[in-house]
Amino acid sequence: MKIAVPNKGALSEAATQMLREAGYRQRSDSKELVLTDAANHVEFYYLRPRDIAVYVGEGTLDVGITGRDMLLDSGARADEVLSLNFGGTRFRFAGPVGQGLTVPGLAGRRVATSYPGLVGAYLTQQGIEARLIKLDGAVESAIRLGVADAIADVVETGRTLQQAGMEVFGEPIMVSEAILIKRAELPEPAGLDLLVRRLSGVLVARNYVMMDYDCPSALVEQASAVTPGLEAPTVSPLAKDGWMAVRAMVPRGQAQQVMDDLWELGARAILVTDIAACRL
Ligand SMILES: Nc1ncnc2c1ncn2[C@@H]1O[C@H](COP(=O)(O)OP(=O)(O)OP(=O)(O)O)[C@@H](O)[C@H]1O
Ligand SMILES: O=P(O)(O)OC[C@H]1O[C@H](OP(=O)(O)OP(=O)(O)O)[C@H](O)[C@@H]1O
Ligand SMILES: [Mg+2]
Repeated sequence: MKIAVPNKGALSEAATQMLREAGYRQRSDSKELVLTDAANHVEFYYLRPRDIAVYVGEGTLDVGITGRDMLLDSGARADEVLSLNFGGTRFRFAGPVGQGLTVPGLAGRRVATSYPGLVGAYLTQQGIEARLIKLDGAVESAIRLGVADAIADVVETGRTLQQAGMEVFGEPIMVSEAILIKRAELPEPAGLDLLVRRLSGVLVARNYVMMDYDCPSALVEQASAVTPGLEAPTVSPLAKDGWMAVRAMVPRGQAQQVMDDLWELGARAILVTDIAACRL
């Protein structure tokens, strides 16, 4: 299987890191453009995220990691297989602070963007005719430099907009994150199942912790409601009369609250451990 990975930019490091955690070899030199992982029967191609949808859409590469916004912008014949829970952004309109621009107000005006496919489709869908000015980057400067009246761009923290004296307006055009894509319409590439299982395993290991605790037998039912796990908690007898040992996966972000709730209920010896890897 041939897998496309962003070679630089916002998604590159996190994508490489995720593949490493999923047990794949990754390049050690950022100048390497192709890397073969013979043990896993895959080849990695390091490409610009914008181009990845094109390669996958044309069927020259089997799957790839890119941004959802870039997939949509490219119009490539590729489908989203799995969202990867990093590279989260919003795609927004923005204009100079205090001008009170609105989306309907863009009719007949100039909108600068590096994503003309995405923005054009959105404006058409909204029934608004505006002139798109295609720029490669640093779009935030377009208004000050007089080539546009508004911009549409990726916003993560909003710091770039703030620095440029701009504010967002209108609803988000889209919510994006890094995704795994495959070619549309063609048969599924061999090995995709395995890749998806491995990446899903990384997502679960990142997002969940394992929680163990001791619980009076009479309270196991109530405690199980606090820690239902994915299917059901594992409950086994403790070598102490009237007590059980309970084990369940818990969303990482809820772990502290769940521990407090269990303690209140009467559970003791509550332990949290990381999950290094898993197949569910
Ligand atoms: N802070 C961020 N800034 C820009 N894009 C981000 C950010 N975080 C995640 N992304 C996502 O990364 C993708 C854009 O990647 P990248 O910035 O590498 O592309 P590019 O702008 O074409 O390349 P470059 O900036 O190197 O010219 C989009 O899918 C975008 O949503
Ligand atoms: O909301 P923020 O956290 O400030 O991030 C968003 C900014 O980052 C991206 O630019 P990038 O660094 O990719 O440069 P580019 O404009 O040249 O693509 C994007 O185009 C915005 O300018
Ligand atoms: Mg960029």
